Amino acid sequence: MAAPLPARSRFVVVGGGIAGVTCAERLATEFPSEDILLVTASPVIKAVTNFKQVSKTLEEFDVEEQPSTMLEKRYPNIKVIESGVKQLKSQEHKIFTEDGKHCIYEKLCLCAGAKPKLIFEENPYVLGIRDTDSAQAFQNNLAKAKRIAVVGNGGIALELVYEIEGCEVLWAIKDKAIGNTFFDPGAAEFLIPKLTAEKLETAIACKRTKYTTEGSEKEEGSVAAADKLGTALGPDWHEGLHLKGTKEFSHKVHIETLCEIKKIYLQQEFKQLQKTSLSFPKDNSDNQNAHPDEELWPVYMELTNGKIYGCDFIVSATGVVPNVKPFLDGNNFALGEDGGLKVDKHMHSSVADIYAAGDICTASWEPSPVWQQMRLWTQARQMGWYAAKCIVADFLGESIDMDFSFELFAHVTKFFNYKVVLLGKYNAQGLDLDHELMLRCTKGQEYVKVVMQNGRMMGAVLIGETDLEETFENLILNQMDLSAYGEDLLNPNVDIEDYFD
Ligand SMILES: Cc1cc2nc3c(=O)[nH]c(=O)nc-3n(C[C@H](O)[C@H](O)[C@H](O)COP(=O)(O)OP(=O)(O)OC[C@H]3O[C@@H](n4cnc5c(N)ncnc54)[C@H](O)[C@@H]3O)c2cc1C
Ligand SMILES: NC(=O)C1=CN([C@@H]2O[C@H](COP(=O)(O)OP(=O)(O)OC[C@H]3O[C@@H](n4cnc5c(N)ncnc54)[C@H](O)[C@@H]3O)[C@@H](O)[C@H]2O)C=CC1
Repeated sequence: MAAPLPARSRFVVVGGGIAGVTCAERLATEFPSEDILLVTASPVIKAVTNFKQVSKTLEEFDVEEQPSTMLEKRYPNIKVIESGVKQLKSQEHKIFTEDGKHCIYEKLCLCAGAKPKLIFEENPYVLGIRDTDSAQAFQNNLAKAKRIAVVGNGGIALELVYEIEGCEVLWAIKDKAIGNTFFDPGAAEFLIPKLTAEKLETAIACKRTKYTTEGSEKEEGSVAAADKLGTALGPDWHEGLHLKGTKEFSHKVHIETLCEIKKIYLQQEFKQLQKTSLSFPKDNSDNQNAHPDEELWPVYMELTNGKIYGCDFIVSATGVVPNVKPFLDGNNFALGEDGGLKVDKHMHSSVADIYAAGDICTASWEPSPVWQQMRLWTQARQMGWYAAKCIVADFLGESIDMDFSFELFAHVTKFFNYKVVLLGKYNAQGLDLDHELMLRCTKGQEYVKVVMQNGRMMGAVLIGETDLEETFENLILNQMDLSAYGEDLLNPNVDIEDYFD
């Protein structure tokens, strides 16, 4: 039987994703004689395992989806309540759960994550991917599909278009080049051949979570999953899934650039319109290949470039919105432009005794010149950890310095089966126009880009096994004047590590 909500708990954390669990674990370690209450809407929690600090700021870890009892076993002073918080009365220091019960807190950390920001949210043929249930719904629908559309140009879209097999994929992006949240057009150009190549190579062994979604049932009648509040998926989420459509080919991706979806029609509506939809183009460069489509589809998308395509369903991979709604009513939270709870350099929100960490928050301190917030797994862990540290310091009346992990933006991931490392202002974000780019590229092997300003390295994109991440991390962190090295900085015949390590 589920444990009842205690009437009061000194430390309460809301959310069982990486941010919330890391925060609760840290609090439990710091205050072994206190009960730490973790209230989460999801039946499983996300635990970080095998954490490894690869360099000063780059980190690697596995993520396991576990029943909450495992967390309680590891930390006997953590009590997990499986329930959504539906209201917060900050003046009374009370949270209310779905069953109307409440708990009084002294310090509260909100880590309720984010939700997919779907286009045409109400349309039953538009789905998003966030958690295990939505990934399952996607897999089930894909198994019956001949053609789907993917909208959006960030992390999820990049992963999907590469992984999906046996199904035509129409990829509609607002930008000129693929992967705008991570790459510049040069890097996109380097990656494109991988989209058309057969997937012969075996995946790089990557020690991260594999998500399996066996056993869950999909609802009839719509392609979208039920609106539940699961934890966000993360690295390699697709590896436990079978992302295959009904056809026998490997990749078939057509990219429509510089456009958005203007309108979506269901089959009946489309028939009445008497407009023409296009067949799947044979290649990306030749628009003359686009013939009228003879086939009837469940749903049609009309793009802002005037083209109409039919498909089985549409994936909206168009970013996330912080999940703040249950906490706003009657509470005077300052919100960031992206809708997150603004937090200061101590992860404290604008409301007394309330902290926030992970996807739900908007970092509103003056950041280091080479750090920016992105809603990522690593930042959720770092913020959860640091928020707990700040809560402890606040409780004990101690002062605290900003955590080192916020000195430099560092993200390691994998796209199109290449290792990808992003450092600092990797896309020259927010830099004045006087910055310069240096490039080194070997087709099919590696792509190295550094962003320089006044002779200093400000950021880097490293695709492939470049082995440069630690050296470049140091160069960005110590802001050494590199003017004297000129282009030699990227000369593969110069052993750069010897100079700088
Ligand atoms: C498909 C996909 C792939 C991704 N891949 C990567 C990747 O490769 N690398 C990377 O760094 N990041 C990746 N991310 C992003 C990463 O997963 C998130 O940034 C990170 O998991 C956010 O963690 P969080 O703890 O802030 O939020 P979440 O994981 O969303 O957790 C929020 C928690 O709050 C609970 N909750 C919500 N509302 C309430 C409520 N009212 N009351 C109680 N509990 C509530 C939820 O049940 C959940 O447990 C990916 C995301 C997706 C969707
Ligand atoms: N390997 C990794 O690091 C991965 C990270 N993630 C993270 O998970 C979260 C969710 O991923 P995504 O949904 O891909 O978000 P994202 O923020 O990475 O990308 C959103 C994309 O949608 C586009 N977009 C926004 N509104 C649009 C509209 N109306 N029409 C067309 N395009 C629109 C944006 O230009 C952007 O390309 C993000 O925080 C992302 O960073 C996801 C997958 C992999």
